[in-house]
Amino acid sequence: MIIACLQMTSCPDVTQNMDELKQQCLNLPKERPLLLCLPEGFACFAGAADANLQLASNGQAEGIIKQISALCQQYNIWISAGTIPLPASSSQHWAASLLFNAQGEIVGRYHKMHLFDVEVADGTGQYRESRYTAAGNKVVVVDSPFGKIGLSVCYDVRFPALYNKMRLQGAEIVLVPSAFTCPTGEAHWHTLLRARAIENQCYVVAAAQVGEHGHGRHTYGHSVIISPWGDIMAENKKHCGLIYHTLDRSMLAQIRAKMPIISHTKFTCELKNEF
Ligand SMILES: O=C(O)CNC(=O)[C@H](CS)NC(=O)CCC(=O)C(=O)O
Repeated sequence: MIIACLQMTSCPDVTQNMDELKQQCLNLPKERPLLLCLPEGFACFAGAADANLQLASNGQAEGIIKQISALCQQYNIWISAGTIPLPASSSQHWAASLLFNAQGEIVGRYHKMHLFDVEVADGTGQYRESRYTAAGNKVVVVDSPFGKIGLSVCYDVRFPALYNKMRLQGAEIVLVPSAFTCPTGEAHWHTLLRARAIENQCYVVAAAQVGEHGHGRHTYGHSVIISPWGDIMAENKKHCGLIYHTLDRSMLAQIRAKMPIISHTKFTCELKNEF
């Protein structure tokens, strides 16, 4: 069982990004089952403020889904499709993270819960993700040949209760497709991801955007695959392209058996009422 992460410098042009993805699929290793993880905004990034809303409402998102589904069948792989904007209302979209099986069927759908309304000293200044994005309200854990997979996106990684909840729902692998800013990435990226892996005894797989995307948008990169012990098993610091790791499920089982934190914890976590 092998997990691959594709690091990308996506631009606003969907065709160009999808061509890059198809090109990279030619480099995949031969082992199966294989899960390919794509970053947040892989199909369209750094466009106009409402570019994702347009994608969601003009039918282009369906075209992206069809192409991902075809790649799954062509290569006999599972794909975690970072985020694709899907319609929530006429004025907002979900940042939807879809999981496809090797038959190209959608077997998991998660909507990013925590939206990045944050001031960052990176030249962009203010991020207001909630302007066009609706916040999800459902924790999603999906069964797969790789183990139980919990879905999350980028800024979610700062909210440990979500991951505790996933663990309680059986998660063994947690996906965090991302497009971190450079200053917050330098300060927090590895620490946040390693903490989620250690405290939940899960693999953490974070496919990221990297570099300069145009329109003043820069991202931190550093896609990582982290073991349930918190070790970084594979990392792609600054380049576009693939990293891999072969899952060791017996190691995961041993860590959980030797340090049974789920039976030791005094806490359960609940969603806020208004959700
Ligand atoms: O807008 C898009 O097209 C794709 N989405 C993003 O880039 C999102 C929302 S602006 N970025 C983050 O969540 C960064 C989080 C972050 O950097 C942190 O938590 O420090």
